[in-house]
Amino acid sequence: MVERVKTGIPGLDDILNGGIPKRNIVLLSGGPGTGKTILASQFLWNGLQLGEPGIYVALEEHPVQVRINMKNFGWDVRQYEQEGKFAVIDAFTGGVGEAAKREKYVVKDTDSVEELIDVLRTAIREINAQRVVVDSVSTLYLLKPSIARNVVLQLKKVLSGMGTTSLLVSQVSVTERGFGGPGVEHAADGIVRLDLDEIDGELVRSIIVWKMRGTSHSMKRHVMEITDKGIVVYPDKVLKTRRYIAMQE
Ligand SMILES: Nc1ncnc2c1ncn2[C@@H]1O[C@H](COP(=O)(O)OP(=O)(O)OP(=O)(O)O)[C@@H](O)[C@H]1O
Repeated sequence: MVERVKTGIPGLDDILNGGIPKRNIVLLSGGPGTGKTILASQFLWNGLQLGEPGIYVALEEHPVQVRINMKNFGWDVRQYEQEGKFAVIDAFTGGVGEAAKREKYVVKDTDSVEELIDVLRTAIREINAQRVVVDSVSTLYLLKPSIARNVVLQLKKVLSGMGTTSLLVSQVSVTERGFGGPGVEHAADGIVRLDLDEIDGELVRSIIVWKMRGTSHSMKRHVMEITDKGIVVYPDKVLKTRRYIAMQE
């Protein structure tokens, strides 16, 4: 039997036939504003509610802002941080600034994947992390696409090797059909894509599980919403998007 990690996100575990197979490295890809950060944060928060410690690797945003963003959805991680069950790794500030000095886990050279992996390894060990989010993995190779696959494979070795189940946030442009580049897409164990489509003058959110090693899953594009309490996926609502047809016209 496959051991699974429950995302706890309403509807998502249903379309994953029970959850993400343990130790999978999942690419969470999508265009701007599609809900990647919110979904990833919710995954970590729900883990904490199940007693599974988690780590948020902040590459795009100040750690202070990461905590505020989570709190806006009612996910106050402060207590868990004090108890050593949750950590934010600051891979954003380079340790510069007053607030950064208070951070426990800091990557000083934000261009160094080696240092990031070292800090990550220490943090996983110290808090016994079961879930990890890297937001975003694209930041690590934005200027050097040729190293993308290698970066993801290095992360995979550590994350999966140490027993964590992880979401790697991958940024793609609005019109891009892919998920973050061929090297990355094949290296990942799973790909979940979030989309926003304008249909009849309205933006509609959807989610599709493109691949998930170790399990069968829904092959449909499901409607998704963001509410004040986070993301809700509707297993019974399928979006028949015309996006790709429109792109070819
Ligand atoms: N309380 C809320 N209720 C409904 N929708 C919200 C709420 N808060 C944020 N949103 C929506 O979520 C979007 C931001 O989601 P998120 O930050 O997860 O996107 P992202 O995919 O990480 O984007 P980017 O790659 O640009 O950082 C906003 O643009 C807004 O549409």
